[in-house]
Amino acid sequence: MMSSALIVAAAGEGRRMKKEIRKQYLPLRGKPLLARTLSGFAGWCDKFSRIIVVIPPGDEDYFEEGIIPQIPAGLEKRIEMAAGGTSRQESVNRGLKRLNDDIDYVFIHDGARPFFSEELMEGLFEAVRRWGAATAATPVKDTIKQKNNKGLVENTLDRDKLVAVQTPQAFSCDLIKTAHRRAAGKKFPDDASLVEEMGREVRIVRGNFDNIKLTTPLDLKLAEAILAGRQGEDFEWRADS
Ligand SMILES: Nc1ccn([C@@H]2O[C@H](COP(=O)(O)OP(=O)(O)OP(=O)(O)O)[C@@H](O)[C@H]2O)c(=O)n1
Ligand SMILES: C[C@](O)(CO)[C@H](O)COP(=O)(O)O
Repeated sequence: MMSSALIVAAAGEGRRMKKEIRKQYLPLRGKPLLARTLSGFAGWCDKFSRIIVVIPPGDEDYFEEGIIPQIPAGLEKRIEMAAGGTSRQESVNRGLKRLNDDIDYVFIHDGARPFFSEELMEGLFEAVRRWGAATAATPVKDTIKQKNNKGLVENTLDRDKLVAVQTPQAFSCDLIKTAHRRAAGKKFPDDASLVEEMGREVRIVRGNFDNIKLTTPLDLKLAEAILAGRQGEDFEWRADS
């Protein structure tokens, strides 16, 4: 029987959101963003033997009082907190350090991405078992150009060869731990790039377009619209269910 762990990186400052409180705690239709993201895993908690949420050091009481009561019973009891670092990479690594050798696969997800789909999770489980490393990603809809430091276009990239990367990303535990160890001192934007740096293949699993990361104030409006579109679906989990 394979054993998997989930790490949710939620220790950022949310500077680009430009709000008084950290973006992972902002209310989205009455429920904090991070509670919404975690609630999305309610149907998957049997698949994970460990669930680690990495939060800013010092936010432990807030997490216990403001987030935990907002997520489904059952899932809530399984959550372990870890203190994050000064970069996403460091926060994830701190989560990984909590895992022992009994874990086969690790799923890593942004706390600021509440709308991942069930199909995406199914696809990632399948892909990580077969390939050992997998990332959610969508086709790119815009034309992407490279620029130089004079603000001039250098060239236009072939869109058929591009994808926009999301989380969750899933890895065999040994591989991602080694990748993080080797990456010490270097900066990478996501966990898959650390594995790519080792020359290892990462399988792409089709993500859902509305699996957005809430990064700027506009994303809050988009998130409201996505939630409005999902009303009536099982998505609106109630605190008493
Ligand atoms: N030191 C950090 C930085 C980021 N993250 C998490 O990584 C995810 C993706 O990062 P991003 O959207 O860049 O979040 P922030 O770093 O909080 O945003 P900003 O760069 O605007 O400050 C978020 O869920 C964030 O909480 C983390 O766990 N630890
Ligand atoms: C991990 C990620 O969400 C994949 O798209 C992204 O790379 C995080 O980047 P950010 O610089 O923290 O916004």
